[in-house]
Amino acid sequence: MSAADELARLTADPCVVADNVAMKYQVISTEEQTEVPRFGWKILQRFTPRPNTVTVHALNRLSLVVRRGESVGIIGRNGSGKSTLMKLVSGQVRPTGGAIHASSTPIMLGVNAALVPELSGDQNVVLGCLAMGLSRDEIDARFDEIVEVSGLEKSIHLPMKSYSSGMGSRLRFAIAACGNPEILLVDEALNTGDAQFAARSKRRMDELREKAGCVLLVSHSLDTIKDMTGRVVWLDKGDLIMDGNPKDVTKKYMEFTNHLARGNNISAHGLRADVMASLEVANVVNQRGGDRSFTAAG
Ligand SMILES: Nc1ncnc2c1ncn2[C@@H]1O[C@H](COP(=O)(O)OP(=O)(O)OP(=O)(O)O)[C@@H](O)[C@H]1O
Repeated sequence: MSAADELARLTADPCVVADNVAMKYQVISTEEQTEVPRFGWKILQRFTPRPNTVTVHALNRLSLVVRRGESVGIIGRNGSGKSTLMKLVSGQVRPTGGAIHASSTPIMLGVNAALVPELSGDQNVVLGCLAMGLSRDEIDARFDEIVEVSGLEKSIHLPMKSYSSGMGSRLRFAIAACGNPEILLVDEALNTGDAQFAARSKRRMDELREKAGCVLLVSHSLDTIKDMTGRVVWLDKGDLIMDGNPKDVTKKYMEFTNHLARGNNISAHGLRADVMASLEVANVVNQRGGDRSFTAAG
């Protein structure tokens, strides 16, 4: 058993485990397939994808263990699989390979809090909290704190449809974070806030971590990632490239994107291959199901 296997086995009570997980999407392309198999085409037809169906490999097989108390940032270029990983963890989509295990229901910021634009911020606080399973007494007890975290002040009494996108995101964050979720997933939403909100949301995320929860944060802002997380995962074209401390991972990622920006594709891909080759893969062994498990269908 490798050191990585042993580490994963010994990891006490992880919050989220991605066990050799993969995700492929089947999409319809308008591009026509010109090559029609002529010989034995009836047999080939059974094994050939339909002419205009394309398989997108959003995530190639990857394993990841997120422990209690960790705040993990996920970075990568557009289309690298970050949101797909979050959707898999939240259970919005099922993996096409492997399994995701979570110790409790992950709360995806901005998705679980289904708010109504016509209602005011304070009415939406009640609605969002009820949707997360809080009782009226719990909502009353936490109401002021939610408004404080949102930073909306008097605007909390205005209809949500009058909010800027940043104000809406702040309210959703405040609601999602108030339920003290054990697993909080944040996809980009924090970038829309101003500096004051960044400080407040960081404080709230730190509190969540201290309460033995974990946070997964997707962002294109490397400053947000460095400020808010203690570990960073770099994805590229569905591959897990690097997993380590924020300073090292963001540095390598920036070197990679700088090479690409200058058109040095060979250097960029050399760097990618070198970094990926030294990645220690967490092979997950003896994994219990957890409270919530999403395994590949079929
Ligand atoms: N519902 C879907 N159907 C088909 N393909 C999808 C779907 N969602 C994502 N993809 C594809 O999967 C790949 C990964 O997408 P994903 O949204 O996870 O990337 P991302 O890293 O979050 O990108 P971004 O930084 O642009 O938000 C992309 O090639 C994308 O086109």
